[in-house]
Amino acid sequence: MAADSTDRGIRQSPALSAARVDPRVHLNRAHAVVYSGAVLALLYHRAVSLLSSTSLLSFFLFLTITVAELVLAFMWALSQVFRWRPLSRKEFPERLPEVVDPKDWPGLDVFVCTADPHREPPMGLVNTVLSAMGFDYPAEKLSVYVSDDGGSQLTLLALVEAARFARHWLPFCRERRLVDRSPEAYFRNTDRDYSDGIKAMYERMKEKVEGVVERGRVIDEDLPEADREVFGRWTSSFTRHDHPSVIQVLLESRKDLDTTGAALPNLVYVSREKNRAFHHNFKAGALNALVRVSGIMSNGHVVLTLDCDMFSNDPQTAQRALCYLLDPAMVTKLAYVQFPQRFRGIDENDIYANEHKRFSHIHPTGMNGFRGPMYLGTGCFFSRRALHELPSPLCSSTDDDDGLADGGGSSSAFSEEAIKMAHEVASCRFDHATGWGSTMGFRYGSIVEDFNTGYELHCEGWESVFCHPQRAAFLGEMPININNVLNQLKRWCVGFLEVAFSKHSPVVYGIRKASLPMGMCYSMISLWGIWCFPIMVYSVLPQMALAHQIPLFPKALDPWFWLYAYLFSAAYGQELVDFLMAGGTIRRWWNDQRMWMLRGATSHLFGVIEFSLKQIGSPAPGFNLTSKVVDDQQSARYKRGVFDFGAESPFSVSLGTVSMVNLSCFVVGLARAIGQRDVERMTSQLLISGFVMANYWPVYEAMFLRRDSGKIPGKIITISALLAGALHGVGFLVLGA
Ligand SMILES: O=c1ccn([C@@H]2O[C@H](COP(=O)(O)OP(=O)(O)O[C@H]3O[C@H](CO)[C@@H](O)[C@H](O)[C@H]3O)[C@@H](O)[C@H]2O)c(=O)[nH]1
Ligand SMILES: [Mn+2]
Repeated sequence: MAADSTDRGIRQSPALSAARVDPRVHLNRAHAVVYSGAVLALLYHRAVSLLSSTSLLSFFLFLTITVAELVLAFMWALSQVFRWRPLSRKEFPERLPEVVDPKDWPGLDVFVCTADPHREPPMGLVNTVLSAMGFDYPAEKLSVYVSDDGGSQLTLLALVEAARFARHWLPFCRERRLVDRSPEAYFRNTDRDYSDGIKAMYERMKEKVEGVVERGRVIDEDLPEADREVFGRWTSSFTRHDHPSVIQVLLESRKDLDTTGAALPNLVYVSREKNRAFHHNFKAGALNALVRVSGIMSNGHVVLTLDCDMFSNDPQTAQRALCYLLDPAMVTKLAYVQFPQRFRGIDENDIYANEHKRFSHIHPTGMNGFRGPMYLGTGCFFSRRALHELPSPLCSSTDDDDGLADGGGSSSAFSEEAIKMAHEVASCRFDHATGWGSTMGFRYGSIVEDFNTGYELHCEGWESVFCHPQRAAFLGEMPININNVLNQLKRWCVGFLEVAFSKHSPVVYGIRKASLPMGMCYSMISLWGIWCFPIMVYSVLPQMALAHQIPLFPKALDPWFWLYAYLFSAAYGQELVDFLMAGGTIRRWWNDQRMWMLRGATSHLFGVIEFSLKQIGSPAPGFNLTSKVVDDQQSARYKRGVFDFGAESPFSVSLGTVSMVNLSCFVVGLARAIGQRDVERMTSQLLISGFVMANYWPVYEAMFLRRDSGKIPGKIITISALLAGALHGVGFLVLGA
């Protein structure tokens, strides 16, 4: 393969990307300075009140609220990193073929993870796989590997069908130059009538796969003779937690041709070995098995990770990523190019803040081309090198292992020996007690393997780029009922805290190893859970004090009152500007703020509790899969912008309790203040309580005004009322005196 190595690699021609400084940078910095001054003034004011407090009770009340404000100030300071040096880049994928000959492009191995055919419908996986096979990329350099952590023959059957359909689908896309290469998306978006041809073929496949999934097992009649053998490996002792590795090559580029005689990409099914004696490390374990298996087979120098529901929405995406991965100025240190997680069918108001919660992890405005984004678990192109070694200058392009250009798949790639070896490296023993998960591959030790892996790579000196094109590169499914949304967030909170309190804590190790700004970003996210403290304090304490007419804030129109007013409105205002600049709407911004407050009382609070319990040895749920099954009633509600509480969940109890405390305190507090003819003294707390209630409006609606099945169940309302009553009892004992 070393043959023509002299003319491979990069010619010094047009730049593949260009940098740009955000014109708002000076404004941001000026704002940060003024705001810091205000924060310091606030802390001074709090310190004075603390020192001059007249009773133990008021001392403790002021102390609690001051600590809450310290946490807010700390998180605010960390978040300034993003705004201090807002550099962005733009890439030019159209120039790529001019700069690097497509025959010199690196091999691209796409990893698609799935784990349960009942929570992750196989047809979703099929669409993701077909969309990735449909990349505008030389077929012999493209391989798709599916990791099936559910070890399910239903998933394999779906892929057997997908492989057959791909022979028709890929030429169909190519000839018509389609942009939608997920068949589901294409047929949804087109008005053309293909009812007798390709569409009928797709519908037949879909019907068959869904039928088999419903039946729950594969029978011989489902399969042509040639495909039956591999299904024989599902013996009676085969369970999802205990089974040997199963690897099946479904398409091999060198042999399999589409209906027009052109080569197809490789398609490989992998279900790594499972054995109860070994921890399988969830998705990180699955990805590492794929790194090893693909390393033996096609060994593409670029690896794309995808979740089963994240289909490609633009066939040019790989080229876009190559604009960075092949840039001579970046290549030595660039570990990955991350695309944002965007969602199919997201409502324009995004009531659950599904989209923004991911953006804000990486950048408030989701700026294109900014350096140093976190790894988000999906839609991310890695340089394979980063998964094996430390960053180092590459040898010159005369070296065949230069990490850039690779044919992807030599003639022995799919030989019998190779496949035998692949089975071995997919075993638990191969993974156990080795460098995998600690110095190599995707990192173990946290259920947010993505965050943890990106972080460790950054600590090793690797860099990353965020790529956020106008047209979404990938689209996925998102949870559309509040319980699933909050469960997912809770999992993240727990995982982040696992990193925060690991021996590589960002607060110490990260700031030392990566850079100060990078360490600050990772600290902020890893401590995400502690938001629950200030949010809970602000959602309950001023209100309880209000009911008993104890002022905790300066009275209305006092000069200090204006300081609070400024801090509050500037914080919300800056978020609003970020939203509008990123193309959002006021409505979306409000929904995002609202979710932030609701999360404080739910996912963050429960995440912190769960993490703490785990520290003292109580069993924790681990990686709870987010369901991708679409419920029609739920999506109808979602489209109308109505919250779906439905399930009897502890999250709703928490929300119910806080909402009742606010309502009752507001009513009692207002009545008393009017009675005492001194509303001014309590104005701040009335405003806070009113603001919290405005945020909780969907909760009140779901408790008292709705009749549909998405309302909060009566049982939850009763429990909440009892808890709110108990809180008032405590409040009466402590504050009533
Ligand atoms: O033991 C497991 C558990 C999960 N998965 C796969 O991991 C992916 C993500 O799972 P999902 O339930 O969809 O999680 P989300 O909450 O949507 O995931 C976000 O957060 C995760 C970390 O918590 C990241 O891994 C994901 O990429 C990111 O989209 C799916 O493809 C699963 O099939 C496995 O392969 N093995
Ligand atoms: Mn997901």
